[in-house]
Amino acid sequence: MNSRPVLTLDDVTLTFPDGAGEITAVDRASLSLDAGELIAITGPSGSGKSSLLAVASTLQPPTSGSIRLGDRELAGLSSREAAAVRRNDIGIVFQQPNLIGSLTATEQLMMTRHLESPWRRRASKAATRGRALELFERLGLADARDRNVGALSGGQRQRVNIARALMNSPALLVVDEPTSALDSGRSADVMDLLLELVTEEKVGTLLVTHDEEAARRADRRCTMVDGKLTEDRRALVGG
Ligand SMILES: Nc1ncnc2c1ncn2[C@@H]1O[C@H](COP(=O)(O)OP(=O)(O)OP(=O)(O)O)[C@@H](O)[C@H]1O
Repeated sequence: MNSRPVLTLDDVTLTFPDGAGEITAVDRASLSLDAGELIAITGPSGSGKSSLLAVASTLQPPTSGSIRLGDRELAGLSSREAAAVRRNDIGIVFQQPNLIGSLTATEQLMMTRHLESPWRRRASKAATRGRALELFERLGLADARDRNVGALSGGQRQRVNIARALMNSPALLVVDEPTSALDSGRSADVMDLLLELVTEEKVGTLLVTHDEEAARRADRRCTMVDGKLTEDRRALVGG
């Protein structure tokens, strides 16, 4: 049975001005990500991986090409519309958790609800709290949930960040080098939890990583070089 793609990139290009010329950060990339599928993207520094995630998650409009989330075209959205899509349907995890240190971990997650306009709120306060507790439990953060985020370790903060990205049960999760700021032991723990959780939650995930072990565990692997995205042949043959 074929599942419908959650994300489809068609011939996506992103250029940045560079002096008199321009830099092509993403060069005609195409990709189809199924619901619940995990695609790992590797490639050298400066090859365009973060730019690809920025475009796929509506943070950066593409210069040309099409990006569909389910059936919805994202390429021409206004910044306000794009922000609404991110709030409702896309989870984002970057290398450095961008959390508010003076909030407790629970308050940080409850904020995902306050960011919604009152008439758009889909979940009750109790349901939001229940979802936060469920994710904390799953991520081994139950004891940390009432502590201020600023007092947590780097690994705990990144787990809060992952929980926040999953709060709204997004269709798409984009994850950029989630463990590169952590030491190797913590890094392996956080990556394990992330991979288990995205499988359980059946969220389509694009994961940029240098972690070979994590990339091996993905359903499919792609490589980016000079802005060009290619799928790993072994994955195609084995698939
Ligand atoms: N906002 C920007 N303005 C101008 N150039 C940019 C911008 N963002 C990225 N670039 C350029 O686009 C190219 C791709 O960068 P990008 O950060 O996407 O690569 P990357 O593969 O994620 O690198 P790394 O692994 O080091 O994070 C680089 O040449 C970079 O300098």
